[in-house]
Amino acid sequence: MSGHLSITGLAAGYRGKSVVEQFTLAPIAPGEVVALLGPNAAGKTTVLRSLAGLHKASGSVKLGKQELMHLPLADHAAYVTYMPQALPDRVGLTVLEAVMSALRASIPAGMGPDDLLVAALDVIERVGITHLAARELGQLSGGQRQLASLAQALVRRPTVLLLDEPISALDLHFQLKVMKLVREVAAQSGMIVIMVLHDLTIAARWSDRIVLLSGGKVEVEGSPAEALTAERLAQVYKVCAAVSEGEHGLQIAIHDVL
Ligand SMILES: Nc1ncnc2c1ncn2[C@@H]1O[C@H](COP(=O)(O)OP(=O)(O)OP(=O)(O)O)[C@@H](O)[C@H]1O
Repeated sequence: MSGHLSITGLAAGYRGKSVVEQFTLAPIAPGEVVALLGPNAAGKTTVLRSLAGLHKASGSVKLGKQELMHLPLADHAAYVTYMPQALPDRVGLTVLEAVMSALRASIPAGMGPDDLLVAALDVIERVGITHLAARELGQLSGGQRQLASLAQALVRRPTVLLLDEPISALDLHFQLKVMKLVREVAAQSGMIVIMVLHDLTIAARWSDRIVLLSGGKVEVEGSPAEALTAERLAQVYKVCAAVSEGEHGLQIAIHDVL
């Protein structure tokens, strides 16, 4: 299935307490990369989990003409993959086994056992962890496990990929490598990506659209230059920042807290 992702009036909370209200975005086109930003506790993870069908929410989430809300979880998971903030459990599976088991959960039609192995090895290579394929997840560092987790998400080739802080444990090299890879996969396959990030400069450089969430509500959505102004950063993050256009996108320097 393809088509735009349309999110309208999404609302969610915990034990009757509202956390996310009236979350509505302009339709997201195939291949578009959206960064969801905002302070701690703004509701970013709640939005992603709601979009993934893992948290009870109201509103409408349509992929093309297909309404995803209230689909049985298995059907929902055929379209949407969620990579959680928490790293994969320290289980005894090797990286290759973990990636293959993620793929087995949603085997595309016509794929045989050899194809599964080729697809898993291909993603592992693209993520840059071929040297870790035979290592057990439990023996990996935090950053290595985060890369394995990303490979598990990418191998499923979802229509919509939701990434919750996918680079939080990575060094500078892998932060950029992952952002480039995600953009490349989105452009090549038409996959829609929504990812929660905290690094504003990386978000500005590698996403098409910024959505800034504050107190559970969309403060602004737009291009990085439209959304990330010094005034808005002061208002939402309570920081004093200087924002300028640079050769590689927006340059954002945080000078102080307010
Ligand atoms: N399981 C839960 N039970 C009750 N309240 C919760 C639960 N999970 C999150 N919350 C509350 O919902 C609000 C939003 O949390 P959420 O995790 O969505 O924020 P976030 O923007 O992803 O934050 P962060 O950047 O710190 O990860 C917070 O006030 C949090 O305390």
